[in-house]
Amino acid sequence: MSKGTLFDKVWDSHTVGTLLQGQTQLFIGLHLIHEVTSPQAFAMLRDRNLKVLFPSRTVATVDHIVPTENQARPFVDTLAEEMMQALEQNCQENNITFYNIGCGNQGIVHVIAPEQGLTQPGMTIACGDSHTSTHGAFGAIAFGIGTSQVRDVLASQTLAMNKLKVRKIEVNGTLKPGVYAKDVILHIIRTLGVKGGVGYAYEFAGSTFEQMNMEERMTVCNMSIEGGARCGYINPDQVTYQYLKGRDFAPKDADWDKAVAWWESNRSDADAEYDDVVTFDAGEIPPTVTWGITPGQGIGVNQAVPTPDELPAGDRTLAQEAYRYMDLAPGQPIQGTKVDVCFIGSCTNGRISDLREAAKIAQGHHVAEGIKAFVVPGSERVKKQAEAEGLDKIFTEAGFEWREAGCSMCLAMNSDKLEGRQISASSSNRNFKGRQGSSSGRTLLMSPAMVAAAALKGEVFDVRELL
Ligand SMILES: CC(C)[C@H](C(=O)O)[C@@H](O)C(=O)O
Ligand code: SF4
Repeated sequence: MSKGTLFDKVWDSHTVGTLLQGQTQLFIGLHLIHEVTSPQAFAMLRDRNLKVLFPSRTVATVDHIVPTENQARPFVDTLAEEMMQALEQNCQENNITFYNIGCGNQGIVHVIAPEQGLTQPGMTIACGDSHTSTHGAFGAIAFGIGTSQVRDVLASQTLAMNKLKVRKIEVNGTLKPGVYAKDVILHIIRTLGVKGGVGYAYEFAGSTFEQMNMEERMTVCNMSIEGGARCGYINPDQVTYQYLKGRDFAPKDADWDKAVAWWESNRSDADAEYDDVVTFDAGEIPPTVTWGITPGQGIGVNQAVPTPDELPAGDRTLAQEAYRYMDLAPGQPIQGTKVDVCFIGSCTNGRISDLREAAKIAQGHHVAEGIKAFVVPGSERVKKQAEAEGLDKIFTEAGFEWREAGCSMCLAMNSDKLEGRQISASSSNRNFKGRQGSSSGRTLLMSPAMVAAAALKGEVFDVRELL
């Protein structure tokens, strides 16, 4: 086997040809769609009288617009109802599997595909959604694409793409108690910047990722895009195979051994060459919280909002904008910042292990007075599993609301929204201005355990003191 990275190998094995302008025509093994970015793509196909080429390679779910409380149809929100109907119709007309609300498998697209075993090592995966990078946790090359590319994949099962460089991000060692996968990726982005990964695929390597379970790996890969990388991945290993074994779409019987052998062959070789290598020490990563308006504006929970002179010159203008928007002063400790809303969920941290970690913190305590705290499972399966474990009871007894699966307040394309200047402690991935549904609302990103701690205390609080 030639020396190469997983990225190179998967890219090469999916290359169909080279297009006139030098781009690669890349075969896409699995195409995931949701209600927001697919309707126009189907419309473009209809306009050109084109058919979906391989309907069995596209799988649909509904996540962004679903109400997490009253899911009765028609939805109260007429726009949401229209999007829902468009997806239902497009899937029906084109013979595409659709995991609709109530089927048991609906949920956030980046949660449901892995849990059904659709996401597998060595694959190319595309979805009209930036956090498609999540699927890289399995050793797949997974890209977020725009609506016109969704059209391209529907019509041709291929994409025109320029090859990326590969940066190896090596993290070694054991995370300290109270430090989670979310802190690792927030720390990486804080260090390399939100544009640091532009033009790159991120390969996450080292003993820290090897020790992580698949859900933690998904949390890391999920936010590759927030670091500017188009995709992120972790080489598949026994942890990956154990996770996949027995899942609905995982290979069975004799096919299983063949698949594992092929997955193994896709791993980056020990002597693979990288365009860049960066290393971190896991023991130095603190529970991390964002204080600003990009996921890169993060600090340790015991640190203070940086002053302009502590920042590289190029970051100061954005910092000024962030101080004003967030109403946080440079030099102010982040711990103790009052919050109004605490949201546990999203494709970053809405999986069962996330809910378990948050429930450990919440158990036997109560949400602080005046705080709205709610938990939104990433999928119907996550919800069912959590209920089987009694996590819903732990949360509701502690004063959290327990909701139906969806994107919820990560993006607030549904009725879960911040109001006015409210500040949220959120386990999601973006803290952009207005992200959570109020044009002046503010978001502090952190791990689910830290969100639970913030809910109990009514302010940003170091979860390590509650362990
Ligand atoms: C709606 C969708 C296009 C968008 C994305 O691509 O990321 C959303 O999922 C988000 O998280 O902002
Ligand atoms: S949970 Fe948030 S980041 Fe993930 S797909 Fe939904 S809106 Fe996008």
